[in-house]
Amino acid sequence: MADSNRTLLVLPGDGIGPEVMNEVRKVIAWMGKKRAVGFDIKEDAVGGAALDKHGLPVSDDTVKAALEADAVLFGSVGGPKWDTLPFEKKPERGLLRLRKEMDLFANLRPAKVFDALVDASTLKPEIVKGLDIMIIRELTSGVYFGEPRGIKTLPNGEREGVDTQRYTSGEIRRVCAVAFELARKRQNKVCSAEKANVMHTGVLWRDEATKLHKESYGDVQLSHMYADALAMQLLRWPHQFDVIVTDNLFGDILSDEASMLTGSLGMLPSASLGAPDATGRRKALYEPIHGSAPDIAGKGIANPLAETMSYAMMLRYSFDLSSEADLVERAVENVLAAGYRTADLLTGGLDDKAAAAKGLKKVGTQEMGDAIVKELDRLV
Ligand SMILES: NC(=O)c1ccc[n+]([C@@H]2O[C@H](COP(=O)([O-])OP(=O)(O)OC[C@H]3O[C@@H](n4cnc5c(N)ncnc54)[C@H](O)[C@@H]3O)[C@@H](O)[C@H]2O)c1
Ligand SMILES: CC(C)[C@H](C(=O)O)[C@@H](O)C(=O)O
Ligand SMILES: [Mg+2]
Repeated sequence: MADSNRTLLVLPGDGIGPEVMNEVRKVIAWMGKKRAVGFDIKEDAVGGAALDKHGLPVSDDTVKAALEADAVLFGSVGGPKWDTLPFEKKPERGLLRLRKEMDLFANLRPAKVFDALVDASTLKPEIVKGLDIMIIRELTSGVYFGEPRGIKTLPNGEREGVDTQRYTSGEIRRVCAVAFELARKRQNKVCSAEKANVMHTGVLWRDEATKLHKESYGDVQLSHMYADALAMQLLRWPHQFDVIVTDNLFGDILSDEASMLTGSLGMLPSASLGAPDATGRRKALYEPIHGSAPDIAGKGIANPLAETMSYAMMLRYSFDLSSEADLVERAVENVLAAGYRTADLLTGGLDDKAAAAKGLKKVGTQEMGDAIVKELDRLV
């Protein structure tokens, strides 16, 4: 059932993006039919698909539609076909432009280990069991956007590449505030990660996080860690963390690392949020943290669960539909508990026979999507 009060822009993108999005469409349809949670849906091309269509990684019209929509559901962009294009034309620029123009400064990347997947992680079960952490990545500044940047040829004929890491105090404070607020609803603990030992932006980050903490969030436990040490601690004893807040580049890397605690990169959803306006509405884009996975694209084997759980985050954060979000997450949990596994969740190169002997069912993208819908039916 469509509900013109809720507008959604769907941008499937490239590679496995459209494949995993197709499975979420089934869940969207189910929600419309069974829970009257409908959307006015617009769909558009982004990334390589948009380049092929009109020569730009995202068009002005698409950006406008994203700014107007209540939420954007995004797949993934990029692929070898477009890798050699000039920098500003690369598919990834489409996503970066959306993040910047929508001012989506807070990127929430939860890494949760489902009981059924404890053995799917490459880490020992006792290290990952019950893990539930939230990485908050600053998303609209830092080295991704700092000026100057580019590649030039020096007088001696050598080429020089430049990227600039820059942060203002306001940019640091607003993302740290999101981390403190979220921590209050969780285990009340924030670890802020930077490299204050070697970077000016790290010194500023640590100062501002500390000041903001003193001013307004004294009830929340705050610790600081160098990002390299945090990368190590995340593998050594991840349970020490609750909320981690960090900059754009460190957050990108640490969240891919954290995904392997959960069993697969195909398990991590994300919410990219702007500041609330006067009516409390935030601009928002939801996407899995993984990319277009050219190595498996078109094979029908991608894991659709990160995209599915990104949709659940959208229900929770953009539409205040917590019980529907819980329902989707429970369906994911139950389907995994029932033994359904896409190939990425079968570690150690289990073949079909070995997986079956363990009670696991190796499934493709569509079968996983169908299993989710079937489980939703069973749950209500
Ligand atoms: N948000 C995005 O759109 C996004 C994010 C990351 C990378 N990218 C782009 O994607 C392209 C490929 O990058 P990459 O290979 O470094 O990263 P990737 O995330 O696409 O893939 C890394 C590895 O993880 C596997 N993988 C990722 N998602 C999976 C899923 N849902 N199910 C099963 N396996 C999955 C892939 O098969 C691959 O082996 C590049 O063009 C890159 O810029 C886009
Ligand atoms: C595709 C790319 C721009 C993106 C990033 O680096 O932010 C991706 O790696 C991510 O994690 O969303
Ligand atoms: Mg990334």
